[in-house]
Amino acid sequence: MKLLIDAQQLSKTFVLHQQDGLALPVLADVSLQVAAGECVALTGPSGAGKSTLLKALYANYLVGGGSIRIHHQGSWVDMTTARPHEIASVRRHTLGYVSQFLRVIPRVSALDIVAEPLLEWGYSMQEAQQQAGAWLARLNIGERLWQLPPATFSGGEQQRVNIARGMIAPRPILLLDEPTASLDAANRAVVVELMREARQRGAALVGIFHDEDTRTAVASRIFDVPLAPALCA
Ligand SMILES: Nc1ncnc2c1ncn2[C@@H]1O[C@H](COP(=O)(O)OP(=O)(O)OP(=O)(O)O)[C@@H](O)[C@H]1O
Repeated sequence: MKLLIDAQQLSKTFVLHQQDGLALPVLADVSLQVAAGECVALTGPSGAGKSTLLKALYANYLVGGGSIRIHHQGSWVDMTTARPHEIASVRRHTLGYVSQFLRVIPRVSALDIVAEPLLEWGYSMQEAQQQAGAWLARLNIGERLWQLPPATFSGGEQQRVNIARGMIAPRPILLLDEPTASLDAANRAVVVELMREARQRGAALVGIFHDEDTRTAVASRIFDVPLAPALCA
């Protein structure tokens, strides 16, 4: 199987400056490899560091030690040492991130928010909007909402717009932080199907799925995030 993520010996300690510099070790010596077509579900008790690991893989958090190699356009990029423009390129073309919450941009319509990643890939406006419409329709966002900015959408509607935006460009790797958290059963089923389709096209998925049915339906492997030693009772 073709390896797409190779993270080795990651460590991350938060330093709480407002608490006299208290050090909170969260990740200690965590290694994770993920191949094309896999879906790895991160598990572990609340506070174990699942979101922290996901954000570290996306280079949103700096790590204290270790390496995060991402297979990007035929070579490996270490996200822990990559320059900002390399990180931006990896994110645009290779590494997608579906967060729990949509970052709403004032006055930008749902259709344009979803179409944007395809415009960045060089698609024409017409093609990008056509595909964006298809994604919104698949995720049961009624056409009457497409031209509206999602600021006033319900939590579940915003999450579905976010999923469409995060998945519309078929990037080789997808990181998903509770993508089905605010969804009803019917929409959860659609998102499970979309994640399965991503695996079938050879994408590597890493996600946090608190809902056990979703995890069972989509994950090919469980990765239990180990508690950092200082947090062990
Ligand atoms: N930005 C931050 N600054 C300081 N501490 C943080 C920060 N982010 C996370 N932490 C701490 O790191 C630990 C791990 O948090 P994280 O959100 O990764 O856990 P989790 O396993 O995803 O938990 P949950 O299942 O409850 O979402 C927690 O103790 C949290 O308080």
